[in-house]
Amino acid sequence: MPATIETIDFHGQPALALATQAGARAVVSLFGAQVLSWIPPGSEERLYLSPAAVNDGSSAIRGGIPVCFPQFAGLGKLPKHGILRTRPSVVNEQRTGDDYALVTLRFTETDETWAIWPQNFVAELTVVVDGGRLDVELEVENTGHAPFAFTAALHTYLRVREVENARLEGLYGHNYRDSADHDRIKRDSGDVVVVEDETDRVYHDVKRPLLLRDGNRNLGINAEGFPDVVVWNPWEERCAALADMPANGFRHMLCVEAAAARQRIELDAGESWVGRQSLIAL
Ligand SMILES: O=P(O)(O)OC[C@H]1O[C@@H](O)[C@H](O)[C@@H](O)[C@@H]1O
Repeated sequence: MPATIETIDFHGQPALALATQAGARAVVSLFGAQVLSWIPPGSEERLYLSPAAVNDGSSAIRGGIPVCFPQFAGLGKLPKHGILRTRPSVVNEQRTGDDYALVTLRFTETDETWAIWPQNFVAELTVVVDGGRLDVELEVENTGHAPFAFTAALHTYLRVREVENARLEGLYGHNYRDSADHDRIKRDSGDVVVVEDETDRVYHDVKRPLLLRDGNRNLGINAEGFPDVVVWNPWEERCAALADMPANGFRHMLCVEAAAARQRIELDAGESWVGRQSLIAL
């Protein structure tokens, strides 16, 4: 059977279910253009979706890959993580081949987005499931007549068996802003990042691929166009304050986000920008 793309109901919200011949599966919600599930062929779920996530069509969904645009986190006056994660997208393209399934979801300005961020834009999220690989690409076009600037992220919640046992490699020697410690700028001097407490870091200018070791499962993480990597885990106390997370949820997730957070990306009228994150089951 060739790859398929079906429209499904996911907890009351429309979503697309992608499946390939090799056995890869993914679910992408139209709300927020948010990837909610990814299972590589013959493997297990690799994304964390909170069992307490709210799927009411207006609240941000806790887990999967939220799209942060045109503002990452609280780096400005817009709502936290911007305006897309709480808005519906439309399907722009669906394509399948023998070994891959591709969908593109699109947002453009509306009266609502204009009231918050008065810009004409097109933001498209393309998701490709191909073999043991998930590619998620964000393309932003300035369709207005004046320049605009933004920060952005693919806020990927990776599922881990036990976060304290997970090892993230590839960040050695990079500077990072430590939001869990008064935004101090630090330099990573360890071979691996181990999460044993609240962690909220923006690593700058990461050009190398990362490797997440989680027991006998490894995941390669590569980004293009996004210069920064955010590593986030709320840990026990902050997790308890999140109504849409179970008390022990922080133990089974690690956000490794492809981000453009330190410097804003500037687009003149008519210009486009593309950023991509790839997850590769190894
Ligand atoms: O709870 P939210 O709005 O989804 O944000 C989650 C986290 O997202 C991370 O990307 C930020 O670095 C954190 O500071 C933030 O707490």
